Amino acid sequence: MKKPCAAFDVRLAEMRTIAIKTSVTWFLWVNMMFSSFILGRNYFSASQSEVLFHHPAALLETMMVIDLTLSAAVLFIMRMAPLQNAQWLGGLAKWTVIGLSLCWAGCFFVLIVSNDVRIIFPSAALLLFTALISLYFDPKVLLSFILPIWLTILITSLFYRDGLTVMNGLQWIFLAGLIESGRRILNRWFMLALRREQENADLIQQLGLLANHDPLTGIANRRAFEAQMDQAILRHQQDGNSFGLIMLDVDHFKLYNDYYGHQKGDLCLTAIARALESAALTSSGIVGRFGGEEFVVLLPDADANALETAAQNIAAILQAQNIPHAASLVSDRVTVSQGLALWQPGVTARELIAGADKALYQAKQEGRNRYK
Ligand SMILES: Nc1nc2c(ncn2[C@@H]2O[C@H](COP(=O)(O)OP(=O)(O)OP(=O)(O)O)[C@@H](O)[C@H]2O)c(=O)[nH]1
Repeated sequence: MKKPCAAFDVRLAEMRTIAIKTSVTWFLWVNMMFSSFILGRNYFSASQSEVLFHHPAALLETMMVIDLTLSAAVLFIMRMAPLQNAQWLGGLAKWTVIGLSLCWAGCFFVLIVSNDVRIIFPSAALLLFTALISLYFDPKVLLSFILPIWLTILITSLFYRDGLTVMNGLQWIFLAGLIESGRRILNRWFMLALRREQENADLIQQLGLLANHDPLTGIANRRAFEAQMDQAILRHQQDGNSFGLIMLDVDHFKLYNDYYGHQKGDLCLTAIARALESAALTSSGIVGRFGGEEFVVLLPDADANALETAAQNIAAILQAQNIPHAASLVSDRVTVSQGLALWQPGVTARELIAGADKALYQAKQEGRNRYK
């Protein structure tokens, strides 16, 4: 299946870690129940001597006690961990699965060499299916649990009993096939859910870009710029610093469009946006398109001097860009008129914009290609 984007692999690894931390809790409880059952069966068996030889019995009990203790200890650690989303918890869960698998492999080894074979298939099958339910989303971890048990049972049966019968062999191959086909089906649903989640996240990101950016120039649109300005006001109200706003209008842009065509007009607006971005860069300014051929620049922590310097900088960068404007009435190059306004505590966003707009109008009235 095709993956939607490169970030998908990162998300997949993340989700597997989250999933293993969640489902391993149930798996540990199941392990505790199973090992208690085997331990209990070993103790209370009516005819122990028939069932188990002495040494293997001790080995079996040791394995089950380790299984029980490990499960309980990891459950406790996972419950008590201060950061439930810590990366090491995922690692702990994976290593615990391997540890439990080795305990169970040891347990089945003992049961086979003791010739206590009746419970092997039902208990192993149940155990492997509980592993499938808990770990289907991570093939490596699932395999690290299944493989040691499955191989131990097969190989030990081959050497310690009368040999593996064809029926036994088929039984174990059938079980492996069932688990693998089940894993594939469950994993398909897991991947599908993850893909849908990734697509939704991409869609939300795209919507965010569309909602906040001007599609022509890529800079903030009016909505996003106003939101940034509100945030700047809140921030500066706390620190008491002033900040600046520059409102710019391209001089005789209608004539530019008429002379060069609308497409060239679009390129010109994009070039102006780039010029404003590079001018704002030094002062961590925010650039936005306010409408048509009107732009705005917000300069955090700027005083009157910094504001004037920024306006001069913008004019200088535009001059260096040297975009011809043969139809302009003020220059043979593209120029802008700029209105400057300084925010001080108590000034609202509306008042600040009105101030910059008024100054821009004045700059135009006085002949354009200047700042006021
Ligand atoms: N190419 C292009 N033109 C645009 C876009 N948005 C607005 N315009 C044009 O910008 C022009 C603005 O014209 P006016 O408001 O008369 O302003 P002006 O010609 O620059 O005159 P002054 O501002 O007084 O110097 C109009 O011709 C609009 O069509 C755009 O996205 N692309």
